[in-house]
Amino acid sequence: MIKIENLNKYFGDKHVLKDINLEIEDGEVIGLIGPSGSGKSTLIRCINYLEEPTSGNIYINDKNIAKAGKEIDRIRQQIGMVFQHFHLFPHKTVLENITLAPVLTGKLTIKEAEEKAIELLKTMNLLDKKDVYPDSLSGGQKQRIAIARSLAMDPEVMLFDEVTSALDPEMVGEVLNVMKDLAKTGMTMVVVTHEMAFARQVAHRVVFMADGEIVEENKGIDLFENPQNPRTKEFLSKVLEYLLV
Ligand SMILES: Nc1ncnc2c1ncn2[C@@H]1O[C@H](COP(=O)(O)OP(=O)(O)OP(=O)(O)O)[C@@H](O)[C@H]1O
Repeated sequence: MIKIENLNKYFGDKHVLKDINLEIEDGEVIGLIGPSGSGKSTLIRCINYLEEPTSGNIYINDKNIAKAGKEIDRIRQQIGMVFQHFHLFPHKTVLENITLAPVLTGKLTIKEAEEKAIELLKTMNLLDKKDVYPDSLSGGQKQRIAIARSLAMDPEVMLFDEVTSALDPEMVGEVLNVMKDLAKTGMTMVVVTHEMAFARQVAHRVVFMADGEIVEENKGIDLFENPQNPRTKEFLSKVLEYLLV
């Protein structure tokens, strides 16, 4: 379980996250939506301590990540993260990209890591790419490899930061399908997304942020069909207008 308590984040004198409180149950899929600059990425980057909160607490399975001291690396290993721009290692093959972290951290032997990577590549339908370098892959394939690479660490939580935003439209579906399948396995997921259909259909709960605050949260279908806050209504009406153009 993830518990975020009175989280504030400043960049200089800019107050980017304002007293955020959020609890995420095991196996829950959260869709995090909101206008550009509302603080979505900063919030998920705080969850794995890529950004240090200015104040507040974040508990991962009752461990306060801010006070974890030497344990921080171990806690962070439980949290996988996938970014908009893949961040694959260009000079490593697909297989090496996936096996690197579990081997370097001593979690798996090389043999175990390769077996795991091959299993993951099979589920992603990318086994035939295991010996190629990332440059020869499409964006959708790169992003699926990036997801496989995170999963190789057996995370308890997966954070997705606009992972389809840099993809050509025809590749979005293949990545979202991998995420849908992952959600079905019971993985706890926090998904920052502009894909409203994904948030609505796959997320158990959708959280709408604006201006550094959580404005409203609800089951996807309820939030999209019956938003309560004027800011949510305005955002959704703009998104809908854009989709209908
Ligand atoms: N490292 C940083 N230094 C200074 N300001 C930052 C930094 N990272 C983010 N910000 C600012 O914090 C605010 C929130 O940014 P964030 O990326 O979290 O928003 P977002 O909702 O994820 O936006 P988008 O949908 O465009 O990615 C923005 O005003 C942004 O400019």
